Amino acid sequence: MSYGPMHRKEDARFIRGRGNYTDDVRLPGMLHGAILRSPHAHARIVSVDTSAAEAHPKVRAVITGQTLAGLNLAWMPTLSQDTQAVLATDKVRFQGQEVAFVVAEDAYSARDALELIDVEYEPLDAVIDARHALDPGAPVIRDDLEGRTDNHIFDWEAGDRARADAIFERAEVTVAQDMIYPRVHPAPLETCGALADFDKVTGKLTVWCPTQAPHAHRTLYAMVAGLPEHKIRVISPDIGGGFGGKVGIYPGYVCAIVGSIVTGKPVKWMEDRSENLMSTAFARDYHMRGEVAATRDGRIQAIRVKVLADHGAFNGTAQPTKFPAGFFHVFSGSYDIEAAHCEVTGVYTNKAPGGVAYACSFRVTEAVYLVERMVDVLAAELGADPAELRMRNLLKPDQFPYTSPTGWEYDSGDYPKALRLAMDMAGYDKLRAEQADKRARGELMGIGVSFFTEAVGAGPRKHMDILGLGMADGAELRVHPTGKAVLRVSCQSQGQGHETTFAQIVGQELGIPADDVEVVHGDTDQTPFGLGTYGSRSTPVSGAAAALVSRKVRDRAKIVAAAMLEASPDDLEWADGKWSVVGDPSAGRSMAEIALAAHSSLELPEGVEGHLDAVTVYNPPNLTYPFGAYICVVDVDPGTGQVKVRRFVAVDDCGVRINPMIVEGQIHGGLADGVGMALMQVMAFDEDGNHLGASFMDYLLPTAMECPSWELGETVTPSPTHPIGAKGVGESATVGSPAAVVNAVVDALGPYGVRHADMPLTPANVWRVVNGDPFRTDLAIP
Ligand code: PCD
Ligand SMILES: [Cu+]
Repeated sequence: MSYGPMHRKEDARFIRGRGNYTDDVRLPGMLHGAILRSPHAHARIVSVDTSAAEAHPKVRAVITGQTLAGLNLAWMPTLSQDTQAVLATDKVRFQGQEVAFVVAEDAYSARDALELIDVEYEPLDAVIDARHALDPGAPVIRDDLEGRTDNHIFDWEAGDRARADAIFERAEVTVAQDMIYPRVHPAPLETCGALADFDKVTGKLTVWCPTQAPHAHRTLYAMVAGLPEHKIRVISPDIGGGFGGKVGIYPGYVCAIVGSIVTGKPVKWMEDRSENLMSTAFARDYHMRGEVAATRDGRIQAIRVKVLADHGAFNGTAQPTKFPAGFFHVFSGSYDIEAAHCEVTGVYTNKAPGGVAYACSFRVTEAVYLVERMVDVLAAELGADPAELRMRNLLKPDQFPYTSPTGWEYDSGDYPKALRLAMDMAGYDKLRAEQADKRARGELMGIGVSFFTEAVGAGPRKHMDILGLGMADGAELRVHPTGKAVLRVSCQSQGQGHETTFAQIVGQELGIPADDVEVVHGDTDQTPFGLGTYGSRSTPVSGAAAALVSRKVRDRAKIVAAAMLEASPDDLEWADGKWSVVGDPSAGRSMAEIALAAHSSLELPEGVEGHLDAVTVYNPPNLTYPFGAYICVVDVDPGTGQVKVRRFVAVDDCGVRINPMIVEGQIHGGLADGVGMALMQVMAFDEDGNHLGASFMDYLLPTAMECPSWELGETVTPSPTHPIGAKGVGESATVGSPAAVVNAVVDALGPYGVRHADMPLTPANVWRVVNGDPFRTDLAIP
């Protein structure tokens, strides 16, 4: 009843410029903060002289690492159980690192005063290329950690090495390929920032910031700063895009809080674009080597992977605690493979920390890219068609639930159906014929296929947590006497449209219009605890909580309806949005009627409270496993190296779609992101660690110009564990599309003997290949 393509409720304010973002919040007497950042990638701090800045007539406070050290706040814990400097005390470890914080009467004076701070640095050699981080004699970045003599962070493995090795030893065919998933940045339109207001009288701290996880932030502030949790309120107002970059706590947030405590005034800090690109969380930066073993007739038997993970100067990757490489486990892809093994080694380098799940649900993007490139490398080796090779190896519907070689249980799917549909929509055979014609004329056309399975909706408490916090989500539902409802949830959308889809879930369950349901989120004082929005977990976890809390309300309504109908609850059935006596639907009672009766003088049975409100906490039994089949068609100009994405067919299966229009919007956005990563986005550094992508002139984002008109298809395999059968979808397209684009470009370059090319496939890079120069794989260092 309430599912379907409904316009987004939130758009009424967004398209009229009435959104309320962190920077829109203004408090009386508010002061402004600015951060002094390191010009060096690696340097010892000899001295910091703040006297001239303090003398600036509009400056109210200057905070340094030393000030914070006195409060025991110079270092903070990261999401990966490492520590990160809030303001540097001993050394700076990446260009753009936070060194000092100025609080002034206005934002301009704060910026001006930064120039008055005199920092003496003693530059040190920097480690920029992760492949040299473990060289003997490499500068030790984290000498703050006791006993550290190298830049090694962790080794992690998954799968069965012995089984995989045994298959490789006797395999008819093996292929191997090195590849880089370059460092990229979520680059949301709204940058990060915070407004902190510490009330000395009540002892209450209120922090406005665009966080994807308001409750987790509050708990962490309480744990780290020792403030009582009930005296902290985190408000996450409208967010202008998050994409994983707004999950963690940034030094600037802590500085704003300290600034407010020190000055006794509200302090706002908003970063600019360059600060956002240089210092907030990056994503990917995986150097991977994949190997596949197969039979001569194209049966994939085993896959092995080695990864060198560049984590930057502090290990701040965001993912469930037990998984240093996130959910990289899914690197065996969507195929029926006998054995799989991977090893991941994490290292420190002199780059910004992060490692966020930028539209990727915890390293799933890297895993999917790897396996989908490897299948194409194998196809090239065997002379097989990449779509047919995939079809041959995809898991079959009767294999679900399927336990992968790394021990994950894929919940459901009909993979061949999705790939068949994509091939039909694309006109696959015709495209191949067209390509052959064009090749004969010397024109470069490429067709790229990719198939992905994602693991989203973190997660079952027994398997995962973040810093000890279980990943279950609460929901509260109130029904007013007139039958209008208010749903309170812990997640917070950054543009995904929860105010609409979550209202649709409740509307569907209660038989009331979605417009009669208000969704409250993003304010810890107003919502139940839960871990937030990322890893496409809102629908799988909070969405499930919303459905279940609605069912609780419906069950309470049943008892009231029974009293109204003078029947036994056992004789009632729920049909057409009403409770009615079995066999007599005409006398049914709607939720609005029941709600009014619940608050009236109607005599209720013993023990029934006079309202319908309910609360719940949902602990997901498993993740959800959306999947999809993508086909990309490109034309490459051999004269300029320019890649034109001519067509893109995307068949997605995210189970039951609550709002197909929002789902399609999510897919459009993700596809654009994928084209961007494949063709233009990269965070590059020079050998001294200077950041080469600190503005949108250098860090390129895709626009409508680079995107074709997307052709979307769908199949629906409901999740067997989710109460409404929905699976997450927010990140699917970003996960699945880069491989399709790269596969298409490599396919186009087939006549040049190219088997692999690293992202981003910029005109310059493609031109080099066409002109016989070796393709450069070390793009992190131009
Ligand atoms: N089946 C289904 C599913 C889903 N849906 C819808 O859709 C959406 C989404 O969802 P999901 O999948 O659940 O997701 P979420 O959780 O909500 O979200 C998250 C995601 O989301 C995406 N998308 C987006 N959009 C926008 N606009 N913005 C942003 O920022 C963003 N981000 C991105 C990301 S990156 Mo991470 O954070 O990296 O981890 S993660 C992520 C929402 O509204 C929902 O409800 C429906 O309807 N149906
Ligand atoms: Cu939300």
